[in-house]
Amino acid sequence: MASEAVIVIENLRKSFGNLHVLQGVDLTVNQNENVVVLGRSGTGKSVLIKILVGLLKPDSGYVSVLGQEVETLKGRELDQFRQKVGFSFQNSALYDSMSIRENLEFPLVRNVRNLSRAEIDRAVEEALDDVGLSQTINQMPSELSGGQRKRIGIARTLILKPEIMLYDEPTAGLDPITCIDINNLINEVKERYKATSIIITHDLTCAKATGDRVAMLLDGKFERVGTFDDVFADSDERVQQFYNYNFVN
Ligand SMILES: Nc1ncnc2c1ncn2[C@@H]1O[C@H](COP(=O)(O)OP(=O)(O)OP(=O)(O)O)[C@@H](O)[C@H]1O
Repeated sequence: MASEAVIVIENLRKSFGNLHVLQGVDLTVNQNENVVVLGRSGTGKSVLIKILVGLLKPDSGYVSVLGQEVETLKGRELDQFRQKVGFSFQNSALYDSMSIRENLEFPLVRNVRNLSRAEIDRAVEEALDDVGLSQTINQMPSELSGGQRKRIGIARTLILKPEIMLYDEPTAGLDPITCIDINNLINEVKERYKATSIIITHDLTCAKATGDRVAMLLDGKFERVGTFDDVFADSDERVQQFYNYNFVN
């Protein structure tokens, strides 16, 4: 049976003045697939993610997510759509003045009406359990390590049970062992939630561990899309430079 396409991007273009960031991006992501987006700084990875969730409008092209053309969504429709698409920010984006419990409750209370106290408690406990950090429930973000904060950031996204997860540099700034933990968590989310994920990273170990396919953004387009090994078997200088830079430096 052919896999269902959950994200379809065709000939997507986006410029800021004379800066032509996305210059004809094509990509299809299938149900329950992890696709890693690679590219040097400033190549437009975050711009692409923002277009996918309707935070930026494309200049032209077609973007459909979960069967909906994102650009056409407004108001309540856009709110409902965004609940199905979890966005895990690079800096974890936790509220420092709130406990871990309060941080996790926040998206639930804001997005899902009429939940009982018991339902909220259960959802928070489940999300914390999913990321293996139940014991931190009454702690403050400042008391946690960088890796734990990343996990809590992911738990806070998972609490709404999204169909799509977007990870923005999930392993940035973490030591290699903690990176492996986060990679494993991303793969567990795929298995447990049957989620479809896009993972933006500069970390090739993360790309190899989590990506069913990797897509490399070069000069405004996904010129190389395939398995990690296929993409890096390419002798193109830009591809090899990216690989060598990651492992030599
Ligand atoms: N709202 C905006 N207005 C003007 N320029 C923007 C805007 N958003 C992004 N850009 C520019 O678009 C380019 C791509 O930015 P983007 O944040 O997508 O890069 P990136 O690939 O995610 O980089 P990094 O890996 O460093 O996070 C950059 O040159 C950036 O300055």
